Amino acid sequence: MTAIFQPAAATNAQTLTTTQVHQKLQALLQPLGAVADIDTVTLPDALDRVLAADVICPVNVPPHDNSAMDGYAFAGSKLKSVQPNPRLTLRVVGTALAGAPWHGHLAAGECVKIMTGAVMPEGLDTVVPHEQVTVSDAFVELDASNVPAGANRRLRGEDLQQGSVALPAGQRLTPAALGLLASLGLGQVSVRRRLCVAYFSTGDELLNPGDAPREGAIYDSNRFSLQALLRRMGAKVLDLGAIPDEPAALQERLSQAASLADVVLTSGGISAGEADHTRAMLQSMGRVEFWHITMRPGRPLAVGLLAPVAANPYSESACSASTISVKSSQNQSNTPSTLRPAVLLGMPGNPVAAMVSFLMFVRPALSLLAGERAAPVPQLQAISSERLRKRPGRTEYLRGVIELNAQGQATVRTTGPQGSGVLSSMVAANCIIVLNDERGDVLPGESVNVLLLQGLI
Ligand SMILES: Nc1nc2c(c(=O)[nH]1)N[C@H]1C(S)=C(S)[C@@H](COP(=O)(O)OP(=O)(O)OC[C@H]3O[C@@H](n4cnc5c(N)ncnc54)[C@H](O)[C@@H]3O)O[C@H]1N2
Ligand code: MOO
Repeated sequence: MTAIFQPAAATNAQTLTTTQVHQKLQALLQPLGAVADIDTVTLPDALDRVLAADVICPVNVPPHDNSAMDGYAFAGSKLKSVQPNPRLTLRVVGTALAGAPWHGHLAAGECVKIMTGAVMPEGLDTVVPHEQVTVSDAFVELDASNVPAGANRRLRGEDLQQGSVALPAGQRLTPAALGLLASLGLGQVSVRRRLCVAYFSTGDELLNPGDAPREGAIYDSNRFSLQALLRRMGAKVLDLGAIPDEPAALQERLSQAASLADVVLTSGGISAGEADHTRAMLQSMGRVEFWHITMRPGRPLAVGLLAPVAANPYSESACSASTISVKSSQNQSNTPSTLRPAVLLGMPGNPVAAMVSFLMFVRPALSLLAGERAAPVPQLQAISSERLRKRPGRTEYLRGVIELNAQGQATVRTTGPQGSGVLSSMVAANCIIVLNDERGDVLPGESVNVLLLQGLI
């Protein structure tokens, strides 16, 4: 296609390493700060949202010392000191159930039958599971040497202590985090509003699902893979379809996108070309840079800030409603929301290149703008089970499958053809093999870095 996005000849693009790209993105986005509007949502609606403020524990979890096993509760610490014989016989004088505590008093040599989760009766600190006792009438016999004092007791506040920070601002709310909030008795939570991302594909050759095939045309896959990646990140996605390779169409769609969203994500049209008029047009809309990155796939990337459009509402409604309303914001970010430019991230058209660019650069960028405190995706090491050809001087990302061999070592193999348009080998992958700039060929048995894709794609 004609590279409608490209400002001028390819030589105008800066060549950057992946590290430089991360630094430049950070420098560009940090001053914008995260989206500031705050929503209060119920827990079911809070999945994948980003906490707006620290959550302080209103109660202890668990709220009381309780049993971790079904069995018999006794005063293990006291009994041990008076009972040198490890064989103990205890009289059962009551039953404590989860939700129905036992409130009696015990004499020496007595115990209480107790169920998992039941409050530990006063003065008792140890539980012997019922599998470890012999029951006869109202007595149980056990070997106390198998049951250290304090065994099978869960302490009040051992998970969460009243007054402490349960979850910090910036935490992305995962299913486990939602469970933790629920364990504190919280029914709703303050989260930052979702990042609103407008997406469109570019290319004369693109067909929509259901369109009749025609010569030279292909179905637009990026629109679906990239939008799904955006949704995986908890973003509100505004689908602006696909545009043909015409600067006027690009200008019109970019303006529309910038007036609706925090971020404009595009695919295609950024590799090479000589369209100076496009450069002038883009410069009039804001500041856009074109980068050649020493990586494969994902070499070209366009990044910029599109001048703020007065009508930009930066609101949830922009991404969901058919009518767009301007929402006033409690602005806490570095830049007033009405003046915030929209961030433009132009992905390469090749489907795997677009996904890899997304994972490496768009993901952390969106994370920052969403106000998330996110650790970088960790890289593990695995033994390559095959020879990998690698040209020093660029970072290569290969689609791989990591698995454990018979010796329990992590090994990795590629998933097949690695062309940047081959989506089937992306689907088959459970990891990305990362071969850094300086690395040359990899021999079988050598260690390589891998990045697990679980939960990312
Ligand atoms: N002379 C040069 N040619 C190319 C260069 C270069 O530096 N010099 N870079 C190559 C690399 S690397 C990539 S990646 C691509 C990126 O090019 P563009 O971002 O301009 O993308 P297009 O040319 O529009 O498309 C590339 C390829 O991907 C297909 N495509 C585009 N959009 C979609 C979509 N939404 N769904 C599915 N497939 C899509 C398109 O048909 C092309 O086959 O440029 C190389 N060329
Ligand atoms: O680097 Mo392009 O990004 O593969 O095909």
